[in-house]
Amino acid sequence: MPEQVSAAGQVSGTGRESFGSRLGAAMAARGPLCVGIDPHPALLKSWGLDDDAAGLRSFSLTVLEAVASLAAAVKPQVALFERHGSAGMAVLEELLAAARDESVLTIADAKRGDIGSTMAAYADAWLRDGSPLAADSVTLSPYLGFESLRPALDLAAETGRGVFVLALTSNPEGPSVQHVGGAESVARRIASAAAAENTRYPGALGSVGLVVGATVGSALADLGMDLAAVHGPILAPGLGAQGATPADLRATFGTAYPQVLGTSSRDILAAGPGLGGLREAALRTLDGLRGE
Ligand SMILES: O=c1ccn([C@@H]2O[C@H](COP(=O)(O)O)[C@@H](O)[C@H]2O)c(=O)[nH]1
Repeated sequence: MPEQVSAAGQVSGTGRESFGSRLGAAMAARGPLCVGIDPHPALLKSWGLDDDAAGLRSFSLTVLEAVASLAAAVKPQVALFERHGSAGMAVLEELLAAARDESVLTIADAKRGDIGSTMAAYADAWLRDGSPLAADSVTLSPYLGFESLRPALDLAAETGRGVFVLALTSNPEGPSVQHVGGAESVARRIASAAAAENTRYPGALGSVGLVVGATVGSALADLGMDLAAVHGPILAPGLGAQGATPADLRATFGTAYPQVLGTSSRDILAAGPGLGGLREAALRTLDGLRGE
């Protein structure tokens, strides 16, 4: 492990603050909400926009404008930009740059994962300084083996960025893979590997997070998983459109709840295109996550 991070969250020798430290500060200041930017064709239509790059741009920049001051992070869903080809990816680049200007953290939901040599290229794309697609963090899929993610884990540490590794996903098909293995389930092994990785971040929150769905119910208890011990942020999708509530999140995560960043997309986005409606919907979710 080349890079070390001080207890104050500074990456050694770079003067940079680690992603975990930056996210922890944003969650403390704004609350534990991430707003997903998922420009589904049906949403573009309901906003009166065309399903093309111009519609995508208007949608994405409007969501950012509405929530930049109240969300700890925004999470563009990369697939919904990719489906517009190079013009869509150019909009994603513009959105990531605009979020940087607005000082809101970004999670590129790209779910990348490949053999190590190719993984280095994905790491370069999402986590390297100066890359047109550089985000503050990226979601990763560990199903080629956690260690195959090494290039991204190391580059994130070096550049003060972060990763969220899929552990227990919010979809009903997830358990058929993630619960396999009994007491040593796949999900539990991923969580243990993330915990080991976070020992290089001795501060409160490491930069290696997990994705654990708000919908997983009793799975954490059933699989004997202690997420508080991971010392990293937990990105929890599944609020709203997939049926989970902030109360479910609190019950599901228990003592790990302070690490949880709830993320909601369609439920909030359906309140657009007006800035007021989007803000109200985001604030309603945020109030629920804060227990207000
Ligand atoms: O386990 C997972 C991992 C990622 N996602 C992503 O989060 C959003 C959820 O959108 P909603 O509209 O709030 O349902 C979407 O981009 C998914 O790809 C997830 O849902 N579950």
